[in-house]
Amino acid sequence: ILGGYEAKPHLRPYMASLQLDGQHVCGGFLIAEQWVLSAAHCTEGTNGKLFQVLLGAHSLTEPEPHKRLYRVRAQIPHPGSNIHNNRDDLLLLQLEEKAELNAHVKVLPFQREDRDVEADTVCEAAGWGTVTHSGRRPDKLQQVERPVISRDLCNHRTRHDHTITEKMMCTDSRKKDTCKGDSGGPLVCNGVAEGVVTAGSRVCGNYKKPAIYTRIAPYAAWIDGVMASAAR
Ligand SMILES: NCc1cccc(Nc2n[nH]c3ncnc(Nc4cccc(O)c4)c23)c1
Repeated sequence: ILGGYEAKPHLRPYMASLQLDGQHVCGGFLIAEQWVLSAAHCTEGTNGKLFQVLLGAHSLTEPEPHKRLYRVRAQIPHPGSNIHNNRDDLLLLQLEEKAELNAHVKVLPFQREDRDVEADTVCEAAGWGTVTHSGRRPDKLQQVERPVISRDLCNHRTRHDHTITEKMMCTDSRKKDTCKGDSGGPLVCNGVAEGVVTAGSRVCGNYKKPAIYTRIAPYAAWIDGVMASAAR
């Protein structure tokens, strides 16, 4: 997160850190007791290794009472996701067991009504992604408020030039923005997850390249289907 600030500890008890060998790779969030939603692009370069999912954390390194690392039983990328574009950039992770829910570990509801969030709505992004252009990584969860911008503005020739589909949304990226390692985290508007951070052009903090999110509502049926079919 560029231009943001340290989140109040455990006020975002749905936040997940997707880790490999103890290293934060991507964000994610708890959508059900045994399920985390993230971004398919997060699996790039992991050559098939499964993530571990850290829940209940504020600091990535310090011991905290409700912090717990969960093993993953299955990682299910959206069938339409691919490395060449940002379309369908969603990843479902089934935890080895149900997460122990408490004040620090909670499910975040996601938007099921497929309607665009109005432009200028101020939403929040949070994550343990880089906090400087030089790539400094924070130990504690960061957050930033960002206004939604219209798809027409985001699709302008000088911005993302007509690559933003109706299954994506954008926020202004002037100075304050999501960045490397924030992918997979939720865009929360009025307490509901409306989008999932996708890297897009990977540019951070440049108003010419607004932040892009995969809208969740269009994928509600896919998400429900995967969770139902894996339930046992
Ligand atoms: N703001 C959109 C957004 C959301 C999520 C991730 C991203 N960026 C990135 N995702 N993956 C990346 N691998 C390498 N570099 C990256 N961006 C980067 C790194 C240092 C300085 C800088 O200005 C930009 C990214 C960008």
